[in-house]
Amino acid sequence: MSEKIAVLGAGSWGSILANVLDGNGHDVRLWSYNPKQVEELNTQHTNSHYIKDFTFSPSLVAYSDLASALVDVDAILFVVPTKAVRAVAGQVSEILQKTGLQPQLIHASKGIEQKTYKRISQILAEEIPATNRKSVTVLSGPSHAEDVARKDITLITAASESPDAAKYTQKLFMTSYFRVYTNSDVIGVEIGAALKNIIALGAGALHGLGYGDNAKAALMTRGLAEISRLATSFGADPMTFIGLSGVGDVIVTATSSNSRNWRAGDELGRGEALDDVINHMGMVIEGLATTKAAYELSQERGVSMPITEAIYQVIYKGKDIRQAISDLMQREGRSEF
Ligand SMILES: NC(=O)C1=CN([C@@H]2O[C@H](COP(=O)(O)OP(=O)(O)OC[C@H]3O[C@@H](n4cnc5c(N)ncnc54)[C@H](O)[C@@H]3O)[C@@H](O)[C@H]2O)C=CC1
Ligand SMILES: O=C(CO)COP(=O)(O)O
Repeated sequence: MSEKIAVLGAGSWGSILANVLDGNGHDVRLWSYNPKQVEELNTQHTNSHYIKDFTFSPSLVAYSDLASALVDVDAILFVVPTKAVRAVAGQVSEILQKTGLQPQLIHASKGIEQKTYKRISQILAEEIPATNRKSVTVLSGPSHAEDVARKDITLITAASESPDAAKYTQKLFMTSYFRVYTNSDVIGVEIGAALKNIIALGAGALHGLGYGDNAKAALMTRGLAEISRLATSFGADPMTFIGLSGVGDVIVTATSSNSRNWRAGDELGRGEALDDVINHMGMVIEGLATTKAAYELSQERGVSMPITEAIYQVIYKGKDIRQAISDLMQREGRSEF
């Protein structure tokens, strides 16, 4: 199987997923809105700001013109930050309406839209009419770009309401070091993917403050419990949270210094100012915006999410982190389940 695939977003994840697809023999067009990055990718075959010490195959071609990247595509993979998904999908939609193409849509972004609280697959389905696409599939799981770049073993899930679309995505990506499962719980997979970044921020903060393993295990476990509570209120399958996009992604992001969310939390825990943390990261820290969306959503739906609320208070209301932890610990005793 050799497909024509446009990968939109050439950050660390988009460029490394494009590299997996290129290695599998597909015709891959990597689009970036940054012409300097496109030039670097096409002349030096590197993407130095996002992936250090990595050289791409010359067969991977980068584009700054979106319409050229979409010529005759069979599939489009969206990997831009959440805040850019709607605008990029709108541009894609205009081009697809002119060309009459009907590609499969896949995304690998992890977040929830501000104010609308929409999941990424909902945004894509809203912006791109059903006549200009096939199904929408989400690719998600514990997968740092840095590990995939060095072909470390990675397991991930492809979730779609269409079993055929999930299988199609599985086939596109499967290779010796990158194993893809299929899944039908789009809601659970997307909410798990987005909200684990809040827990990663918290775990980094605990580390920065000097807390130990018990505290981190507690945060991950109770964090997953509240993610599951919110997601099941939308109809997600509780089993999803013992899967790759649940506990799997919580483990990888809440324990690894590869995670930008973990690193941001660690720096906040060490007392750095939020603006400084954002400025020197130079890459997307999805958990910051997701904390706000998830907190507001939990209030709107009456779902108890005390950890998310505590992190929201720290990030958006300037609450002292130690005070937030102390308040969490002093909540009234209750039953675990
Ligand atoms: N880095 C990783 O290991 C993983 C990242 N993800 C998710 O993938 C998504 C993208 O993350 P990364 O590649 O890591 O981000 P990044 O910060 O490394 O790169 C973001 C890319 O998006 C582009 N971009 C930013 N604003 C844009 C806009 N308005 N229009 C078009 N392009 C724009 C940037 O130029 C850059 O190329 C996020 O939702 C993230 O949570 C998911 C799994 C793993
Ligand atoms: O989602 C990820 C790994 O599964 C990447 O997490 P960060 O965005 O925190 O780096």
